[in-house]
Amino acid sequence: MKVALVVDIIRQEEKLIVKTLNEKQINYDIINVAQEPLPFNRALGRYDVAIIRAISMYRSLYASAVFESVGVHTINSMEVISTAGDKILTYSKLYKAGIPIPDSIISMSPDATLKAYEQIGYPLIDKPPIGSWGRMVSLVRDLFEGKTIIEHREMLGNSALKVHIVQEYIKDKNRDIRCIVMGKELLGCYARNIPANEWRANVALGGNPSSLVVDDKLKEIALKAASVINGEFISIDVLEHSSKGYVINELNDTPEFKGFMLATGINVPEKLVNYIISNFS
Ligand SMILES: Nc1ncnc2c1ncn2[C@@H]1O[C@H](COP(=O)(O)OP(=O)(O)OP(=O)(O)O)[C@@H](O)[C@H]1O
Repeated sequence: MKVALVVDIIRQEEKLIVKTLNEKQINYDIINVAQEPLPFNRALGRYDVAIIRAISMYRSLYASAVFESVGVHTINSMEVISTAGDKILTYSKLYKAGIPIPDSIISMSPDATLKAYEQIGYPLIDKPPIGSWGRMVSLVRDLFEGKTIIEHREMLGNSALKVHIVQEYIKDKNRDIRCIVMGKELLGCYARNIPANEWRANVALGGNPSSLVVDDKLKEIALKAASVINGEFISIDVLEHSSKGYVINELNDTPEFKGFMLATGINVPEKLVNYIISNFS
């Protein structure tokens, strides 16, 4: 079996994947798409599996597209990346499947956004459909703050960033939950507690990881959310709502798992490599 590990930068996570591939004596190449071009060429079909780990969503999406063109199995597939990489496309599939999401209104102009603010009511969350690490996810407390956010977003070059997901602010538990699903298995979940000087729980913003007892409802919603988008290796961001219970905030097709490993003790790269060995060798 031959594996391609597709990256654009090597983080702690990718180092751990490489270490596990070495330990399990898997034949692999690291393909850095920030350095190397990717040809549409049958020779690329020498790989059985491509693990897609580029940080940039577009690099991941287009790399999986090229690998899939020659029959390589990609984790995740371009279909999964194109859905999970966009929060509106993700919400569309979740909502259709009856999976709870935060009350959300999509607006595509400044005027429509002001109407959406009024309909949701303050305080509210405004976020663009693409992006990660909490960037541009905004807590809007009143109309003046809202107008500022709208103005700033109108100045950005990318059209997707001018689209607003206006949604209810869910702050009941002061934490969010992150779960990881591999294939049909829920690997586990942990809580990210919101630090004192923040309202977001991202570990990159200081959110600190802690362990969590996974109940049946959480297990069910996490597995269902991953399967609705056909995710193979997916992290699921869950918020706790006072009346609706668990709601899915977003799905991520290139899971970061440093915080997850710290909180749960579960060896994610080992699970990933074992999954690949048992399904594709
Ligand atoms: N509707 C909401 N109510 C309360 N908190 C929210 C809401 N939406 C987002 N947040 C907070 O902001 C953080 C970042 O939001 P979100 O996950 O939507 O953005 P992201 O940029 O995709 O982040 P990530 O790096 O986690 O993928 C969440 O982890 C959560 O703590």
